[in-house]
Amino acid sequence: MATAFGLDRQALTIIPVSGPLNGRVTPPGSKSITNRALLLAALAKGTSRLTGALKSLDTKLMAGALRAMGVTVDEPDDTTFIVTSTGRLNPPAEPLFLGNAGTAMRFLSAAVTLVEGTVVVDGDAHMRKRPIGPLVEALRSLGIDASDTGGYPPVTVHGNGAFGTGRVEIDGGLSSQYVSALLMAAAFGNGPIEVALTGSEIGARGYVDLTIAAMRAFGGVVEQIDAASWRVQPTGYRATDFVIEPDASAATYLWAAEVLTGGSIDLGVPSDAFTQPDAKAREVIAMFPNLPAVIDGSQMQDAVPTIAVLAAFNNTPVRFVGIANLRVKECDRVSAVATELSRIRPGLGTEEGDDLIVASDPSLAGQTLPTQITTYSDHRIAMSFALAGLKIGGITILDPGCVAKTYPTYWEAMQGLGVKLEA
Ligand SMILES: O=C(O)C1=C[C@@H](OP(=O)(O)O)[C@@H](O)[C@H](O)C1
Ligand SMILES: C=C(OP(=O)(O)O)C(=O)O
Repeated sequence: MATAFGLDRQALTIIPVSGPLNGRVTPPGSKSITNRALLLAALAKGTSRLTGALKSLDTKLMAGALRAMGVTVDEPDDTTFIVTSTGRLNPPAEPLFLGNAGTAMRFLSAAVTLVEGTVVVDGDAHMRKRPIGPLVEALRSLGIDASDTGGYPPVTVHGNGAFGTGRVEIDGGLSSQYVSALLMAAAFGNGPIEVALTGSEIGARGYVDLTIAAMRAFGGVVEQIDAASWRVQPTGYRATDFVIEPDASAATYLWAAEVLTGGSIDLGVPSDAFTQPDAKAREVIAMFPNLPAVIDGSQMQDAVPTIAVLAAFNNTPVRFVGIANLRVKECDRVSAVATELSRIRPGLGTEEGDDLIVASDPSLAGQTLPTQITTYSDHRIAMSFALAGLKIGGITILDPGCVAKTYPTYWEAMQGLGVKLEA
């Protein structure tokens, strides 16, 4: 993994910019797509070349877990993984450690049921507070011997190489990743498997669409039966070469930096080329400084911290709704964003139930308000609050290295646009 400016520092102060930010920055590859492609390639017999991939903590953890199960993952350069597999996963010698990588934790909890033997899937202290009970319950309903720890990791699976058959129900209200995890593993059923949603809704449906697109690229056969269920045929996967698009969630910081400073940043990719849910944030961000009074964040969840920090400089206040599951991301993001905004200026961010209300104040721009931003080991809190520092003097980001989860070169990208950072 590339080590980037600031990763080993305890704090970085952002020096406000005096003019528009202009330049070219291509965001790194999509975390969501990279971790899907790594897993699907590992489940396919043969060699798959994944280009445009993200190399970050989350993808390193996924690749490491696959290597621990006997898959060869080569890294010829900074954006390529070459995955060679027998198509089977072997029992790892030790528990799989997945840090706070939600995609890796959830996708692998389902995929390791294909291992003949016992696998423990675990994460760090943050991950051990992120629920996984609904996924484990769904696995058990397929006859798989799986257990969690009071609804949280670690997860222990005693697999026999099969994934069952028939219908599996899943409540994806807390995380769409449970649905994606089941869909990807379902290609190894003893027969077709129907994955059906219970509960009212899943978070961002676009992530399930990403999963289905990736499965199809690796030869999976999946059809949508109706709005709440899919049927997966027991085809397994075929090794393939696969191109990964840039990360739309990473792009949101660049889009926001652009409108906040009146600049023009060339991402090297047209915004309509993104297939990830957070690309929807582009249209919303473009409305700045007249963001809507109510923004439904349910279909662009990882972009909410970005838009919320932008909203502080909006002409009118903004209420974010549909964001209850932001409370079970890397940290409780509803609370973290409200707390850190109000650290900049009391009352700037408040919680109302699961909604987040940002009291706008365009006059914040140009002020000096020395504030140390706590980042809760959450890359998105660090990256979004850095945006406030482009306009307000004295914004210091604590633990700036947490960006390594998905965007290790974030601080360098900012510097490349002319932003000055002080250690
Ligand atoms: O499937 C994915 O790649 C993701 C789904 C979302 O999480 P949830 O499904 O837990 O809401 C998103 O927040 C996460 O960053 C990536
Ligand atoms: C929620 C996130 O990640 P994950 O769930 O994959 O840990 C994120 O990247 O904002």
